[in-house]
Amino acid sequence: MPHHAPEPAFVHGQHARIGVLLFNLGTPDAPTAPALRRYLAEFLSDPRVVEIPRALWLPLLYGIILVVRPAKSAAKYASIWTAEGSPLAVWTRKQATLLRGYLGERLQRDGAAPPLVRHAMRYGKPAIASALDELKAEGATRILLLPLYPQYSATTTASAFDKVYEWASRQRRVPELRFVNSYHDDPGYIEALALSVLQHWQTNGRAERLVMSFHGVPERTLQLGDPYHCECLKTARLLAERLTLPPERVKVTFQSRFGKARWLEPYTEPTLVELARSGVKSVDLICPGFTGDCLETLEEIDQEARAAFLQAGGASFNYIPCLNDRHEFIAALAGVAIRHMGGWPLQETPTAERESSAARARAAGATR
Ligand SMILES: C=CC1=C(C)c2cc3[nH]c(cc4nc(cc5[nH]c(cc1n2)c(C)c5CCC(=O)O)C(CCC(=O)O)=C4C)c(C)c3C=C
Ligand SMILES: [Fe+2]
Ligand SMILES: [Fe+2]
Repeated sequence: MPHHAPEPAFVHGQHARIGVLLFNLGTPDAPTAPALRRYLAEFLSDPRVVEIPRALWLPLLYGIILVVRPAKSAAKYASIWTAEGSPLAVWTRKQATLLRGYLGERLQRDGAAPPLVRHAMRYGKPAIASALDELKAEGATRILLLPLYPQYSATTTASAFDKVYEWASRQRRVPELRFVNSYHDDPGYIEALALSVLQHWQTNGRAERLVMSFHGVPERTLQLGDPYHCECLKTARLLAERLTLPPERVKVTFQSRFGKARWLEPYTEPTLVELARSGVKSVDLICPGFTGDCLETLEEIDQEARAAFLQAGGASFNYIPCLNDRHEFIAALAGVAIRHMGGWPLQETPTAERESSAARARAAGATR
């Protein structure tokens, strides 16, 4: 029996490296009904996302939702699809590439090796497990899990962490793992949002209201202790303060309601309709909880919600894009990552090399 385990990582002579896994929700491979069916089946059968007893939910999911919804959703995706694929996939890839550059530069300034940066999706590809396999194979002995969700929710952040624990439970030699839960009040993130609004105002002028729309979750999750609602409100408050906007100029809303249960309120589209009916002619709308533009911003907000506001008597609807590849946002992500790496040796000599150089030193009669 070989006395060395066959796991590929921690190769002698290879430097121990820090890995960063940037993760997001995931998106279908194509704007087609079969691709949507695969994506929605994985997404909506996650017990973190739909907290209804399996015996009740799965028949509904497979009997109705996965029969009706894929074609409808595919048509919506088709309206936002790009030559490079789904916008969410395009932005996530780009964010990972940029973060690799920013972190490499920051760590190299300290004489450290650049970290290995990869991205993964909770649903679909690249899967979290395969990205972790790759990081480990490349020599990552410490891995930081960094969400593209600034606000923590069990439905998103914790669900992705579940996948990480599952992967770890199959490893003999588990890398040191650290998890970023949220950065909803990070000054760099808030500043990045503020600059995107200020820049928008500079070119387009200010609307009568700034609507901040966050993705919704069932209201029940708030009662169960999910901090998501509080974190959204804090992000909104900090952003309004940074913009010196009085409370009456700001509206915080929740979008993307799914199913019949009560979700966090107020709902985005009905609020826009109410604003228009009450005489508000212009709104700026930002989605601070989405770090990359996707179906929920480009279609649900910039198409559907826009139409609803204009239909109800609004005259001007200005959607402010997500942070996407903005410099200030990637710099903020790098800052969050580096803070969470605190205490991790940035450059480590592999054990084998350390021991043999000690042996050489002993052989040469060196006294320390
Ligand atoms: C069914 C319950 C859902 C919960 C709870 C939920 C929470 C949640 N989602 C995001 C971010 C995104 N969601 C996106 C799409 C999307 N979300 C749901 C359902 C729930 N989300 C569905 C069924 C879909 C798919 C589209 C559709 O068929 O309507 C996306 C966009 C993905 C894309 O490909 O562009 C994002 C991003 C958050 C942040 C969140 C809780 C905090
Ligand atoms: Fe969602
Ligand atoms: Fe939606």
